[in-house]
Amino acid sequence: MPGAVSQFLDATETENPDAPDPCADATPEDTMNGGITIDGLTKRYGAVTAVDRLTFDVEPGVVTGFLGPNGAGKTTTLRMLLGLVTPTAGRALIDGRDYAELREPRRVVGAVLEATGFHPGRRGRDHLRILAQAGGIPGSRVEEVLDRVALADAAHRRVGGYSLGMRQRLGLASALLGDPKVLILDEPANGLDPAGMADLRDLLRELAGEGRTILMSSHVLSEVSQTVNRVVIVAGGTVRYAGPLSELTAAKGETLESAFLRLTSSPDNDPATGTTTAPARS
Ligand SMILES: Nc1ncnc2c1ncn2[C@@H]1O[C@H](COP(=O)(O)OP(=O)(O)OP(=O)(O)O)[C@@H](O)[C@H]1O
Repeated sequence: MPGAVSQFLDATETENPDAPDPCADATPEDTMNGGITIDGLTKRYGAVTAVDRLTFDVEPGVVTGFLGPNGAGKTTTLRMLLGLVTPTAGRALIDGRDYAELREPRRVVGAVLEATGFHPGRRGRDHLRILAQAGGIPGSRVEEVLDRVALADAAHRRVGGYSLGMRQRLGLASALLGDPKVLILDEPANGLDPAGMADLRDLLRELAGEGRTILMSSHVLSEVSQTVNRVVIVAGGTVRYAGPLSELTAAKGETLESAFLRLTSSPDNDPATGTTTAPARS
């Protein structure tokens, strides 16, 4: 699913009535490590099990790709991590806490989930200014993040006239406003042209190099293989592989794409059959 901002969540998107007050005063979380822990995470919608006992960790300082076929449960997992969907069972923790327990969520987590959250008549810069103001973030951050995502030249234009790639950049800029330790990105490469992909790759590596935790879902495997250090592959709501990309591809001398197809389509690797060899926790 392509993305915009969830760091500044629209209350209508959440099914969790206990989501934190985004305007609440908070204490800086200087000591946080920013790792993500997914532990036995399960979500059922009636007869549909969207996410089935997922368990994996995401480390700070590297870019982790979150991969899976359509309907694999990626978005549902990311939404549970962000407190937008309540798990049926298990936990999705950021720095050891539920999202709702984070004292300063906007400065801890930046996220890009959906491409529909922008007011089309609003200029890109104004969109960021409003978010910064609502979040108690200094206005000077607006120009910093515009520069960082290479959107400064288009910041005076109305968002309704933006291309998908430009909206992706604006979503990323919005997520970066609070200078968060953790970035959760749903399909950030969707709609980007080759230059945009290269920019995104450089930016994500740079952000990871600053010690941030980056979890990004993507269907663009060629791009993922050039960007991420680790991968978590899910299918049918279960983890098929979680670990370093290099180990996945080296094991059988295959590309990420062929490993992905093998892990997500072969019944021999279906955890439901009990024959998976993939480590559940990275
Ligand atoms: N609100 C909901 N109500 C019922 N079923 C849902 C709901 N949200 C997700 N699902 C189902 O859960 C499963 C996982 O969906 P999810 O959107 O998490 O997958 P995904 O991996 O993000 O897929 P895609 O790559 O297509 O975006 C799908 O079968 C989907 O239909």
